Amino acid sequence: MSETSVIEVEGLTKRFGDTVALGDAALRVDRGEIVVLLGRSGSGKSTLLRHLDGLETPTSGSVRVLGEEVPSLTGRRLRALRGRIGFVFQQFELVPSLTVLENVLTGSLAELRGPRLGLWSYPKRLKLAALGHLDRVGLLDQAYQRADTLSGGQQQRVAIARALMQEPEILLADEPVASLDPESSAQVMALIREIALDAGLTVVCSLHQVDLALSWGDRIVGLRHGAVVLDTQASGLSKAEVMEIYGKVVTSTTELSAIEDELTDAASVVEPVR
Ligand SMILES: Nc1ncnc2c1ncn2[C@@H]1O[C@H](COP(=O)(O)OP(=O)(O)OP(=O)(O)O)[C@@H](O)[C@H]1O
Repeated sequence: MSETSVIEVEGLTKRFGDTVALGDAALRVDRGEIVVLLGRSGSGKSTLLRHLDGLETPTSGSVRVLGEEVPSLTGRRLRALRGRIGFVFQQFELVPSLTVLENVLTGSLAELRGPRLGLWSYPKRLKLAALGHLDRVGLLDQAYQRADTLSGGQQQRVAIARALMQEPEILLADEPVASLDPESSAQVMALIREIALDAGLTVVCSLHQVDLALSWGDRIVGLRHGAVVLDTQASGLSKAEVMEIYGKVVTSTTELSAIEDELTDAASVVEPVR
């Protein structure tokens, strides 16, 4: 592993039965980079992200993260690596009946022993850290509300605060705004970028929205049928060039709009929430 890279994926193939989710995929990410994975539904984005956190085992190939060969890790060593990687999901994955603060505190469970029942069972140091992260994501006033009373955008910000409890070096985000309306999406993405830049976090984030990807990411990695078909800096990249990821050569603006509508429809598996 080179001195600057924190993620090195080489020749990664993953088959689920007859389905080739990833075929000889490669990715190298340097510390502090903000990378977007783009690609049609089923192109392998989630599968690639899940390999980085040891949630999938490769059929073949190498996955090195923070100097560790991920597929070879088990037990304590895998948990230790996961403690250095935050993961944010499309559906937030909060416990709806717990308060916002308790949800954030669950991000620290890796460093505590045994189950936790109620706020009193967490050390004061962690409660203060959790309140600090809630302040960072603009939700300090909601700390003692039940998580399910918040809007979708607020719930995703709670999930970000929960990930920050680990003080991660890498943040993985799997379509973090796919369930949100455009305004909340923009706010959540801006927040992730701000936090990443402040903390020097490395971010790998899958997205469906091409415009958002181009304005938000430093680098765009395009996947098609499980292979990396584009890997370039976002600045200067045109939307039409990005559309080639989707197997579309765009010759007019009208055609571009039609393709985008098709992709948005395909991506909207879940109804947007506020
Ligand atoms: N656990 C699994 N079992 C069987 N097939 C799977 C599994 N996980 C993923 N796949 C298949 O692997 C391929 C890649 O899926 P993946 O979820 O990585 O794509 P994606 O680009 O993240 O899609 P989306 O944008 O819809 O989330 C798809 O054909 C999918 O059906």
